[in-house]
Amino acid sequence: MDQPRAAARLRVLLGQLGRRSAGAVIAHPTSGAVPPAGFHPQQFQYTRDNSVLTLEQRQFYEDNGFLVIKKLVSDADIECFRNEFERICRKEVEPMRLVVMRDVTIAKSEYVPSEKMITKVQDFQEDEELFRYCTLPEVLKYVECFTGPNIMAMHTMLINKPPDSGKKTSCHPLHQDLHYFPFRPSNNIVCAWTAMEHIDRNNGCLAVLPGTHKSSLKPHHYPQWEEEGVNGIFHGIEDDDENNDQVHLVVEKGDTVFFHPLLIHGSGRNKTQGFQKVTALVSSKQSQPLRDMMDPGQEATTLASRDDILITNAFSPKIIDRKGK
Ligand SMILES: CCCCCCCC(=O)SCCNC(=O)CCNC(=O)[C@H](O)C(C)(C)COP(=O)(O)OP(=O)(O)OC[C@H]1O[C@@H](n2cnc3c(N)ncnc32)[C@H](O)[C@@H]1OP(=O)(O)O
Ligand SMILES: O=C(O)CCC(=O)C(=O)O
Repeated sequence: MDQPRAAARLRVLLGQLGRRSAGAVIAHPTSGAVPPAGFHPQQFQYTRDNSVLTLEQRQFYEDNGFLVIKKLVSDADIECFRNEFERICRKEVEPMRLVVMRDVTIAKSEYVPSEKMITKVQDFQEDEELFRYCTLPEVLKYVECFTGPNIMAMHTMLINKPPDSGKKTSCHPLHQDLHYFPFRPSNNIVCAWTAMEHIDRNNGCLAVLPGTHKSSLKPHHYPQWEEEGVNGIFHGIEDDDENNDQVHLVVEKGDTVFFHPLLIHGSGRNKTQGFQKVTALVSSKQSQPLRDMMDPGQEATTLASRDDILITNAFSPKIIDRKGK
């Protein structure tokens, strides 16, 4: 159909639909010469077509499996999340479904209500304040670059990495997050990891192996320092040779790392006396019913069936409603 005829037809249709200003409609070709703003003509596998990422950013994620966006989350929001975490530690609030993890070195000691007793809280979907992180438009805008629209929060965590006990217990061995996830497809999943303070090798920054998101899911097991003490289900990949290519991500407060669930990554020991904090969201494109997202071989798998210790958390996905945010 030529353009004037198409425009006329569209005017009629809009008129029939009761729209007032159909007269201003101009027909644009739907294929051919004029690409939309932000359209990148290459074949991309790990990122979606939208106008948020630059071509360089897209290419970087495609090649490396991660992308750092500087200063994405405001200091004010981070302060709110920090305060809420401290309230949880003091047991002033006890959100439903929250999984509280203590470092293995203090797991059996008496609980004293302070941030020193809690290494991580997981599945904070029912905590209104912490879950606000998962609804921040500035975060979701980037999440959608990897998942596409209609997002679900599959897993959430606030990490409070304690000073190392001297036994590497604060380390998180190199692993692929997909090892823990009973849902697929992997290219619809992304983790957003936001530094709540300056993080470098001194307090145990993220270490990544660029490009490993293109590999398959590897066997995981407890790392060799297990005898000295490792946290329950902190599994690592078996192939230690790959450690040589580690890149350490030094980040500032608010910087956010987006990474693919097959990217091999981990974090080092915290050699400071402070408790290093991070908040993170694993999200996936929505698919209903949820079982459609399950890998056939993994259908019944949750973290609980993966280990000898009793892990109480299962995945309780929550749809992220972007309206009005
Ligand atoms: C957003 C990014 C997503 C990325 C996901 C993939 C990366 C990961 O998160 S990997 C790690 C994932 N796993 C976890 O985080 C869970 C680890 N820990 C926990 O969930 C809890 O601490 C859990 C379930 C073990 C204990 O909870 P709970 O049952 O309430 O505690 P509690 O009753 O005090 O302890 C039960 C037993 O576990 C032991 N235990 C507690 N904490 C630990 C620990 N950190 N390590 C080993 N054992 C532990 C206790 O000593 C106790 O043992 P026993 O029965 O012999 O006395
Ligand atoms: O921030 C960290 O300590 C590492 C977190 C991590 O690797 C994970 O949760 O998958």
